[in-house]
Amino acid sequence: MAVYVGVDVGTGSARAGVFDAEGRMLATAKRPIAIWHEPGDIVEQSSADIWSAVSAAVREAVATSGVAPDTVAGIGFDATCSLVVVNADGSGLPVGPSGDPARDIIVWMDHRALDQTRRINETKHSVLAYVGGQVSPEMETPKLLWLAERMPETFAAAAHFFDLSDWLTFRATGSLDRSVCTLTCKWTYLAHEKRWDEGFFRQIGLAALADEGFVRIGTHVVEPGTAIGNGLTEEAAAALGLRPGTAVGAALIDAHAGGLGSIGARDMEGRATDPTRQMGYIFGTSACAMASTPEPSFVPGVWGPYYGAMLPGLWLNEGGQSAAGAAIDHLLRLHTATPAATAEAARRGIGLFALLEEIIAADAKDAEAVARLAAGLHVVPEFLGNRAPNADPDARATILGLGLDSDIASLARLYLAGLGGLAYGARQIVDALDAHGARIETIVISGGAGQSDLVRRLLADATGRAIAIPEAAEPVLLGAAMLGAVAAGDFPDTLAAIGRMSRLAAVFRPSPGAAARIHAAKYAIFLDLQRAEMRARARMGEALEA
Ligand SMILES: Nc1ncnc2c1ncn2[C@@H]1O[C@H](COP(=O)(O)OP(=O)(O)O)[C@@H](O)[C@H]1O
Ligand SMILES: O=C(CO)[C@H](O)[C@H](O)COP(=O)(O)O
Repeated sequence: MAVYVGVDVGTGSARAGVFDAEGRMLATAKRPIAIWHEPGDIVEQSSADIWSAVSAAVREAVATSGVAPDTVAGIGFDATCSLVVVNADGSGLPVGPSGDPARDIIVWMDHRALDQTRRINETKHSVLAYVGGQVSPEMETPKLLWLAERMPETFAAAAHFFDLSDWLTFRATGSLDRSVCTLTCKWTYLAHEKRWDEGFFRQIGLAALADEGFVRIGTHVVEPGTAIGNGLTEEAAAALGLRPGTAVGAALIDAHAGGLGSIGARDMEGRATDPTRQMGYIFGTSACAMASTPEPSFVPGVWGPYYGAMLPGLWLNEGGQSAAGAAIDHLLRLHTATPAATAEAARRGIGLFALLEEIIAADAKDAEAVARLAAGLHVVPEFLGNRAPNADPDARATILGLGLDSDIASLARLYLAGLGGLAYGARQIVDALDAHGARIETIVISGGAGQSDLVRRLLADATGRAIAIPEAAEPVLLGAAMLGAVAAGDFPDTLAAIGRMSRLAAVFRPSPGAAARIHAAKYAIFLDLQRAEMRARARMGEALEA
């Protein structure tokens, strides 16, 4: 029996899963990863730390699965779209003020390059049409410009700049191949023309990269799942506990692996579903909304269109919310009842979210009651800006309707209102996609927070769309494992892997009647609050400049 390993490096942890050719997960394991936050919107990680977390997770998952390590036919990697900077020998270079070479990763959520982002966008270069009209500070191009301007020694000394998932395949195989997914979505590579745009790099201040023929950011660009190098090197195989030469698939960004592991899955009757009628919603630290179209769709403020970045032959638009699970975590930290609720949850041996969901379920027996429970409390949870469709990294969160309540029941209402705010943000993205030619019928949910039934039901009711649940408990890991299966030669491409390895398990339909009416009103208020926050910022900007 052939088995495959999928590795997913999220913001908070590295996970590994072992899957068979039907997509059944035989075992999984997880390790935390270190993260440093500093003033100035600086967020950094360490490639060495991530590799040791990945190695430990793979070894444990394979051991728990009971399969012989040499029956693993292929391994695939996905990761957050963070920037890794390394020397010729593969060791890290410092990327921030700490000067610590162990901190060699600028994390996707790091917003240090806001000024560089603004200047790049002011060029209005035609390349920007393929990233939603403007680059985001979460992409790699502004981060590279920040390094060139603010840490020229690191920029000059670097032998390679990688997206984290490409770094993982480099670490595993020694190959400098880059995935078309990472370069197209985060580095302004034009996949539909198979080229970098030299003029763009010269105009924005990164002529050095063009002068050297883009060798440090990638010249050999391959489709996700392409077998790269000669498979695992001896050293990487020893670290992961696998056979040297095990096939390694070109990688995907984590959200895209979630899309691969869930979009286009067979429905409950075993029929193939249409990937262009589905939007993947990968709800973890951030939330990523992935929509595929046969023709390019230019949606202002929504990243893309990216050719072949997730599914072969299809264009991808990627909307999202920069802080999703992170916004809920932060919202809960602001409430005075959280320490008591956390202690109560620990005493009962359950998680804080489970406790809050129990309180909500006890208070609200149906969709209308759930909608009423948070009717007076409105949250626009944009603590880290609006990624889409406003492409407004400076936006900040708004809460309307707070009273003096400080008990656990009011914490549960705040949690519910925060989840509602994320769902309305998702609705705004789907509406923007549909207004520009997408035909989304179903949202397929995955990611850590996507495993909660409350989240699933609320998302259906608040967006007014059907929410489909993949059968796989870990669709992101499954997507990564599919890359290994394709690299092993067991499927001709990722679409074929989807056809055999993934299925939907259930569909939540939106509740009609009063619940829909309450959510429609709350959505309108969400949009009002978003506009009010923008106006407030503009007004204060004028006052501060006067
Ligand atoms: N039931 C839930 N409701 C809201 N947020 C949740 C829930 N379960 C998990 N989360 C949030 O999801 C995030 C973790 O999701 P995960 O997919 O593991 O993240 P990542 O891949 O970014 O490391 C955390 O921010 C966590 O607080
Ligand atoms: O930008 C992204 C995908 O394009 C992701 O949001 C980013 O990589 C973080 O992912 P996660 O929420 O899983 O930690």
